[in-house]
Amino acid sequence: MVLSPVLGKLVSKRVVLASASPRRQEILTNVGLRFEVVPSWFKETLEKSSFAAPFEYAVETARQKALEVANRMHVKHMRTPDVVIGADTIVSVDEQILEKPVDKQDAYRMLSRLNGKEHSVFTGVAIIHCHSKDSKLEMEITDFYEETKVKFSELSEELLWEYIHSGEPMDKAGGYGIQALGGMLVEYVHGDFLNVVGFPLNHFCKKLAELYYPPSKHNVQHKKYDSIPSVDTFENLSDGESESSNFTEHKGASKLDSSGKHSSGGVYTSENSSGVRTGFTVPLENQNGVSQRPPEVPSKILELMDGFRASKALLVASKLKIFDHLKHKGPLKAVDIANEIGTSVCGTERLLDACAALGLLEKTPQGYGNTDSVNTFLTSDGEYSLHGYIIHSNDHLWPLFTNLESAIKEGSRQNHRAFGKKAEDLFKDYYHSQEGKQCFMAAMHSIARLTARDVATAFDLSRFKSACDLGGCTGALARELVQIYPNLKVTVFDLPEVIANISYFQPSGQHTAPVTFVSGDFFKDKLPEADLYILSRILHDWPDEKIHVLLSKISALCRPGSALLVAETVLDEQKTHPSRAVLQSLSITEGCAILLAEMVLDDEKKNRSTALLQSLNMLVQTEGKERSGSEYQALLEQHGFTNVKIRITGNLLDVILCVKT
Ligand SMILES: Cc1cn([C@@H]2O[C@H](COP(=O)(O)OP(=O)(O)OP(=O)(O)O)[C@@H](O)[C@H]2O)c(=O)[nH]c1=O
Repeated sequence: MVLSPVLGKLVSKRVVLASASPRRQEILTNVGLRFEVVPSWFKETLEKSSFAAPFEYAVETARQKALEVANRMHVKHMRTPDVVIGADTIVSVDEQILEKPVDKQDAYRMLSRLNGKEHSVFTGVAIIHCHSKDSKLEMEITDFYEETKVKFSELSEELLWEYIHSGEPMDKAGGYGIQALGGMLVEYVHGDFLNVVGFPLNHFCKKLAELYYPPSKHNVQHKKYDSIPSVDTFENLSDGESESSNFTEHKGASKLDSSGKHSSGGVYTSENSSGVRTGFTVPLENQNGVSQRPPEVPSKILELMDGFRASKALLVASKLKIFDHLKHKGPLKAVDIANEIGTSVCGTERLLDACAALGLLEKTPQGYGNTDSVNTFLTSDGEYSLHGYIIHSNDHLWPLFTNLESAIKEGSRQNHRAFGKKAEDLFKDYYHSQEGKQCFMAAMHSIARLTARDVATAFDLSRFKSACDLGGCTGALARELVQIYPNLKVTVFDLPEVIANISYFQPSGQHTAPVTFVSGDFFKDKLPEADLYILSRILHDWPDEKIHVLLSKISALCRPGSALLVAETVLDEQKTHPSRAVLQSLSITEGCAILLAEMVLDDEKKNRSTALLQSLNMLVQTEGKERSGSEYQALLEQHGFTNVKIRITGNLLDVILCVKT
């Protein structure tokens, strides 16, 4: 039997596996199928009692999983997939359906029910062929299920608990994994082993054979293929125009429009492993002819609703230094990563799979590996690493944002709720511990490294001889300035506790003009003299009253012709958009947002996301806010700064230059 031809039919198609199950991905990868993984958001909450038999539940769930992904991908204007595959595995014992256990007690209940008995494992599979016609999605759905009987030995309580504590049961139907430790519990298996693991590969290939090589006239009486037909030449695998075996002519496939409605009636058929067709009727319309289907899944809302999960997965993977390990030792299997970082295998595998689904990692049979973007931005040692900002987001911004509701009600920052202590001064809070200080400095350094070039080149600054970067932290912008303007002497002015910790952030072995660091508090202490003052991401930290104090100090020191350069996210006048194309922040972290925007979000989302979320970010932790161009202009003009020019960089920070007259 030649196996590859049926799968070869999928070679030129965009195939999507609508499943987060690593086992399904592995089974299909192992046979050389190329596909994308887009886990389904369909919640497995169908009413079990409404199904006459357990397999019907599995088939319908598989179908809904695949439909959700097909619709979502179409709605999001991603290229509509050609084929979407969904699957659902359940365990059935005494007519009861067991899915994945919710906790250890649940796993114990499940395994106790299976103990010493035979049970059935059903996997329902749905294969949806999609076509986009006049921007409407048309679908043809084929489904089937496979049953495998499994018998457990008589197992002691002790053994069951030992198995449960291994962590293996938690993400598996029935609470066991036959392919790993769970195999030790099993006395016999009757049927397809891979069906138990999560995907009935043999039946799947037969189904493809039926679809792509429908029976010819002379053997039409044999409805089913008992084996996968062989194809002699490679050319036969292509989907040429002339192909006569188009699956759409196959009567087993039911036709649906984008709402998942069967266009040719509501009778839903399914074929079991012994070829018996079973069926039930899906009510498609009520008596008035009105569709009873709920409205289409609002994918944008769902994406925003769940957006925090993606953020948190990224933050935790960074915090655990998974990307660092993969950069130096990858590709690695989940178990090796778990051993390296001292985490559970089952938890680590889930996190890695989530990261793979989010486009952060590549998953191959050799294991997980970083994408190029991750190597550049998420490993801690990269030149343009965002790692510092991500750790700051995880440890500091996340707890603050969980108190957003109180921040909105009270109109003030939430440090007391998030960290159990009253906020004094923004930076005193960050700097109260050595760890907090370094984390915050690393965060600021990350963003400054990424934005320094844009800020330094937004205007021609070559006429200035000396510059003072107030609150310039690690000197990342200052170093960029001295590189671009070799005649410019730059002084970084920041709090003593910052200056004491800058050595870690200084580049080694680079021969650039030196930057001078001076310590002091820009509200209280004398400022160094300069003909260009710089405030990069400073004004947004403070309310107007404090800004007036600072600007009047700077203004008093400026001679006519001296200038002030302000780098901030400038909002448009209606405060409905950031004034630039790249989004500042989708949820809690602007650093993560760049990556998420690149990797996960579509263009539409990028354009609609607003920097106003950054203003919420300021609300939960500071007394400041993001401002529009005219708001900055008004503040600056009150202190004698005129000729205010605003340059929208198209990157995270915009730049304002004004001159003291
Ligand atoms: C009995 C058994 C099950 N499983 C796994 O159990 C999950 C079932 O859950 P599902 O809902 O069908 O899939 P999922 O993992 O939630 O993914 P999704 O398709 O996204 O819903 C799948 O993973 C299967 O491999 C094993 O790995 N080994 C076994 O012996």
